[in-house]
Amino acid sequence: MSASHPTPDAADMGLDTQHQEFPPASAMEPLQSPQHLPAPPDPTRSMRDLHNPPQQLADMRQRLFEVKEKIELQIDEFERYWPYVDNVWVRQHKAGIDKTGKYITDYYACRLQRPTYTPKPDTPRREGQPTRKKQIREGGTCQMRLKTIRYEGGYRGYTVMRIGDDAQHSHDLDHIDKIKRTSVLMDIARSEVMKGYMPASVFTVMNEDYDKLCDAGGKYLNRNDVRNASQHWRQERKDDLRVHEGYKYDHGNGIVKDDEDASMPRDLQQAALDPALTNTDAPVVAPPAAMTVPQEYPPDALAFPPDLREHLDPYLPPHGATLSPDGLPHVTLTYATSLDSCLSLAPGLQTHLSGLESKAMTHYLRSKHEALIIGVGTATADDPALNCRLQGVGGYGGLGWDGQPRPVIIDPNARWMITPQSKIIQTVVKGQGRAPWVIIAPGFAMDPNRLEMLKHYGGKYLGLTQFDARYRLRWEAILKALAAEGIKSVMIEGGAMVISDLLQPENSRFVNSVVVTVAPTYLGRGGVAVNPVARPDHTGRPHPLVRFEDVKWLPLGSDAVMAGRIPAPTLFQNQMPAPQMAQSHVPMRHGQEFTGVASS
Ligand SMILES: NC(=O)C1=CN([C@@H]2O[C@H](COP(=O)(O)OP(=O)(O)OC[C@H]3O[C@@H](n4cnc5c(N)ncnc54)[C@H](O)[C@@H]3O)[C@@H](O)[C@H]2O)C=CC1
Ligand SMILES: Nc1nc(O)c(N)c(N[C@@H]2O[C@H](COP(=O)(O)O)[C@@H](O)[C@H]2O)n1
Repeated sequence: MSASHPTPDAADMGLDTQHQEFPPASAMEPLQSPQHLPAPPDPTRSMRDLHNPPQQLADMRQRLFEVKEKIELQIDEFERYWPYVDNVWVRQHKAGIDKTGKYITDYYACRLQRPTYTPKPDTPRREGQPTRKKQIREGGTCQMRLKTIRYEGGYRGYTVMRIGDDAQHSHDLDHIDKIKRTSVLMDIARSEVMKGYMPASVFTVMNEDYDKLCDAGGKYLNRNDVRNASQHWRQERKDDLRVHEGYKYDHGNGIVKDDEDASMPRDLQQAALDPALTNTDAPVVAPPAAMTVPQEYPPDALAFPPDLREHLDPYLPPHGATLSPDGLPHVTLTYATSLDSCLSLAPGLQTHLSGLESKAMTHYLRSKHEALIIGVGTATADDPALNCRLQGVGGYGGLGWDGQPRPVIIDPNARWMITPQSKIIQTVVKGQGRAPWVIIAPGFAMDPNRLEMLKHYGGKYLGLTQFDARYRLRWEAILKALAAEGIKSVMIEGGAMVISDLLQPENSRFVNSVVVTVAPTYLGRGGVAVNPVARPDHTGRPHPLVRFEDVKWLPLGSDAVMAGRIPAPTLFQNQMPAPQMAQSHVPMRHGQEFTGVASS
């Protein structure tokens, strides 16, 4: 914090009590740029889009249909999946770009929101001409709407969210698949016919792997769809169309696989093996399973085997965790320690204690929590990335930011000198982690440039004004502030002051479980130690501060990992006076009233 900057209060800093992650629709300028008009047919589509579909296609279609929760995707991921659900969603006229030019919002409604289409009485037909079979299109039955927000700032991404907390479709996805085909399917059909194949042959090859066709929304695809997709092109071309290689016309059965010519043509084998040839115009049938390319991960990705996960899962927040009845998130306290209870060799010095196996375990834990808390001492000493590097999470083989926790730094005086070069920001830029939230105590001078910089990368400051008797921010207030931001599970990693504070009886009730990695090393005196203040029992005799229960030990490489829970405080522990500690170095106003959380 530069002393030359004035000390703005929450309002000056643009902090508001009701945090808004995106600009409201009213702050948006209407936008009708070419990229917001309906996408033209894509001639690059081919059978490959069916046979080598985007990962977890069926799941993603369902997620983008229901939009139960906010979905965050990288821009290329959004553009890859959206054409597989554009049979559901119809773009509305409203689209907007905010004043910063970084947020572009589009609104969509379910196809069945449009009013029912009633055909006009048929125009008179010539004699002998068959009557046209116009269908009544059902409509006006579903009120489901969503918006997509494209962010082009310090990172690039899409957020898809439904409009209305409880909104849901009045029908299922299958119903829409029955009445409307996706643009991907129509584009594949069209471009295959344009390569000179008969619509019937295209239909047969598209049905070759029916499960994949269904995953892509093509359960109800029929020959007429293929004809309709290519009708315009066929009207202008009178060339003879042919069947696909390896297929033949079988009288009475249409186009069928030619068993005598069942082997895959050599050019196709080559194309299937060579990823560089993906999306060439070569006609392609499904590659044999053995040819599928194994999933690639970034070089720093970590693997943690399923049989080891099982031992830890009982201590971790369940999938879809909810807040406790007191409105608190699940809290897991976790750190790596030496045998003499040290987290690092000296203040301000990062020390690698965990071996590769227990490091992978820590990243598994990170993947299971929505937020990851550290104190500013750790942020300053370590310049950490604070992302999850487990194979399969977003940025590491998975989609969007799935499994990436939100880093949260407790920094009451706003002294963390975060810059665009900080590892945490570099990670955000690479799409491999989320931008940090920094918890501060309003009243401290805030560098407006740092505030703007953090916002640009998708982070923010949260202002808290609830202190304990030692002028520290109250853990209950910190956790409730995060809960108010939608966080339901929190992993607390350190450093020593934070861990020691949470092991004190007045705070340990907020901790649901503890996972400690013990490394086979002594760091010696001078190390930064976890050493919560001991409390005598009610008779004044020394007493262990905490003994974990429901304990499990897991050897991992040369480390041992202990998982356990903190027992509920006993009656006498509740009565024990909190130790009189030296006043915090933070000159905060004592007894300040809680005014809630402010964020920017
Ligand atoms: N081995 C491991 O697993 C880990 C090791 N570390 C190491 O720990 C060391 C840092 O530990 P410490 O110096 O103890 O720093 P710390 O990371 O615990 O941060 C302490 C600071 O955070 C702020 N803070 C935390 N809780 C607060 C509250 N409730 N209210 C107000 N302010 C609060 C205060 O400014 C305080 O001075 C580093 O060397 C780091 O490498 C850190 C995390 C894990
Ligand atoms: N589990 C564990 N083992 C160690 O040996 C450690 N030093 C730490 N430190 C924590 O991990 C953070 C670094 O995270 P990135 O690897 O940069 O993502 C560090 O800040 C501590 O919180 N943890």
